[in-house]
Amino acid sequence: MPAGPAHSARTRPTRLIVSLDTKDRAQAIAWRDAAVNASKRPEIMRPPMVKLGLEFTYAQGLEAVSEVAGDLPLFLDLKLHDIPNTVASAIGSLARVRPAMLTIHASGGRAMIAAARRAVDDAFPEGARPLLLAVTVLTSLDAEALHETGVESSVADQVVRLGRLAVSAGADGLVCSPHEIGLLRAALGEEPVLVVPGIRPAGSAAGDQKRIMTPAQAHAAGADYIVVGRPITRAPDPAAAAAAIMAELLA
Ligand SMILES: O=c1ccn([C@@H]2O[C@H](COP(=O)(O)O)[C@@H](O)[C@H]2O)c(=O)[nH]1
Repeated sequence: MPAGPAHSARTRPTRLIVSLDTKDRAQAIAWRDAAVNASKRPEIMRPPMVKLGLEFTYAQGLEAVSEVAGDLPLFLDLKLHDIPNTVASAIGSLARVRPAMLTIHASGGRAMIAAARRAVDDAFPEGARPLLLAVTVLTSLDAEALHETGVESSVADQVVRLGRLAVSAGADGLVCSPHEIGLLRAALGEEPVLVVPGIRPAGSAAGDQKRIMTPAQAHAAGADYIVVGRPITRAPDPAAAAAAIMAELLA
């Protein structure tokens, strides 16, 4: 899955995860198929992953999550954040969906992250264990919004603090903005998988995202995966938008 230790930031492969944020099953399938079709173009030939999160799962349930993911690797982005026992039990309930990745919030603390890791190890058969990813600081937060929550450090310091905590407690990887990739690599090395939302192709609207970069910039910074939703799903031609982003990752 992630790049091996020999990759520098520039040569590390970066895969696209398409975020299917909708309440509608048919719409999610249509966007999934658009991304799959884009990935079959001869210059790309690299299948995407799909991400399903709170909006789709609350609207349609876990069976629909499995149906939409089909044979594609699934990033189940439910950002669990609760007491350790509850998070661990919830992970047990997610095993039947067979995700390739799932998320918790690093700010849930060491005991919660460690409980999540034990639950992942226990609930999934050998060889089918998903990567446990910890969300550091949401990409929709800037310094001012972070400080309003009572955190006095800079966004960068808080991302690195939570990243260290999460990895030392058992997370396989982190969700961060592209701006923190270099800092996290310097602090934690090449091993943690870095999954990076806050991606906006040149000229596309930032919307509620605050810490953004283009796909090519995130790739050059060393992202293992980029997560892209609206720039694909709200594009007039989602397949063309997905193909253009995949092409940026090949450079
Ligand atoms: O810090 C985070 C963590 C998760 N996300 C999720 O990624 C996608 C991004 O969608 P866009 O439409 O490309 O903004 C979305 O599902 C978020 O829940 C994030 O953006 N930032």
